[in-house]
Amino acid sequence: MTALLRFDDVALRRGGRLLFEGLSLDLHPGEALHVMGPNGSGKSSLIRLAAGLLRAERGRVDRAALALANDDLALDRELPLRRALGFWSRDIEAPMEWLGIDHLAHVPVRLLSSGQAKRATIARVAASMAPLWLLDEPLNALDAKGGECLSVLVEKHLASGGAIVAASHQSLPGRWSKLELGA
Ligand SMILES: Nc1ncnc2c1ncn2[C@@H]1O[C@H](COP(=O)(O)OP(=O)(O)OP(=O)(O)O)[C@@H](O)[C@H]1O
Repeated sequence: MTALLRFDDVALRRGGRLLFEGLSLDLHPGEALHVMGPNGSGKSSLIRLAAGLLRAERGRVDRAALALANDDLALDRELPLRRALGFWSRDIEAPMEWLGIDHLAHVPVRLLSSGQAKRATIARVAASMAPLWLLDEPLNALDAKGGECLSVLVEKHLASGGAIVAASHQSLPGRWSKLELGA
């Protein structure tokens, strides 16, 4: 089976610091990986590397088509939510419902609360149809209901043959294999 994400003997240096080296992993359809570790250990950097936004110092990274959810909202702040999400996909009605933000369709993105914006980011990822999801601190700013919505989407994505890497210092609902980065 082809991996949706593969790290082969990867080393990453940032700000002059070697964050990790010799890291190899394969993530196949249906698999979810939780990247853990203390502040500054390199969780977000690993996500950015997986997304192709950072270059490995050594080794090789191969990835399938992906959708990234991190601090960059990647939505036009001046547009109403439905139109902003519509930039990414024509199929945004169901993802907005799944995340409980359909009632915000006409609200300009810049007026969303941080939890609503987080839900919008996850809706963007869910609408992308990308097989590989990269989620940086997906639970940040989400309330309990938002966390439940996310966990339903995660299960759905894995069941349909997708794969997920999530960086989080919080425990994530569901079955995840774990990768612990050092301090
Ligand atoms: N743009 C940058 N330039 C140089 N170094 C950076 C940059 N961004 C992050 N770093 C460094 O890389 C290291 C890892 O940062 P990263 O944000 O990946 O950690 P993290 O595990 O996600 O932390 P946190 O739990 O605090 O979010 C830190 O030492 C940080 O100072």
